Amino acid sequence: MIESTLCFVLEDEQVLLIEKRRGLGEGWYNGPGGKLEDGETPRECAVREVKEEVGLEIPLGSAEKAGHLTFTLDGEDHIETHVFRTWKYHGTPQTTPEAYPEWVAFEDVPYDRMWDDDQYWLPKVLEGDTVEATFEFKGGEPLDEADLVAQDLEFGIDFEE
Ligand SMILES: CNc1ncnc2c1ncn2[C@@H]1O[C@H](COP(=O)(O)OP(=O)(O)OP(=O)(O)O)[C@@H](O)[C@H]1O
Repeated sequence: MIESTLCFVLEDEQVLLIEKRRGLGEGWYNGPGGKLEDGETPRECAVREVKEEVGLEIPLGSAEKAGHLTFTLDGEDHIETHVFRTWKYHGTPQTTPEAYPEWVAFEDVPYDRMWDDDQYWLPKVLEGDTVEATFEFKGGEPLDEADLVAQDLEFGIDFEE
């Protein structure tokens, strides 16, 4: 299964989203994130991806685990995503070849321009809750053209770290 991360930087009821410029989910909004590299922990990956995609430095210890999502495609485990959030960063968001960054008020998050599953868990993560969830997609690769057909979510998870 592919292991990946998402990292939401929060400030004053706003979240830093990216409009993804290439790869999986191109054209959609999401948090910065991507696939784990060899030998990397999920937290290290989240911090690296924020730096690569929007140019912000996140102190490693400040990224708190807020979610664990499993995405299946046609009945097979496909991607697992570790979700982090942080209120600490250094720098100013930069456009990169991967992403256009944008600060968005919590109430203006554009769920109609995001992955279908985001509307079910991201509002709770923005509120400070934690989530463990599985989302079932059907329709073959690529995943961003498949349909979300079922979901199972549990909130208030204690991620022991
Ligand atoms: C199915 N429902 C989903 N809902 C919300 N987020 C999802 C997602 N499925 C994947 N994601 C995230 O999307 C990013 C893919 O990006 P990423 O790994 O960078 O893909 P990309 O093909 O661009 O690869 P490289 O940049 O070459 O690694 C990565 O953060 C991953 O967690």
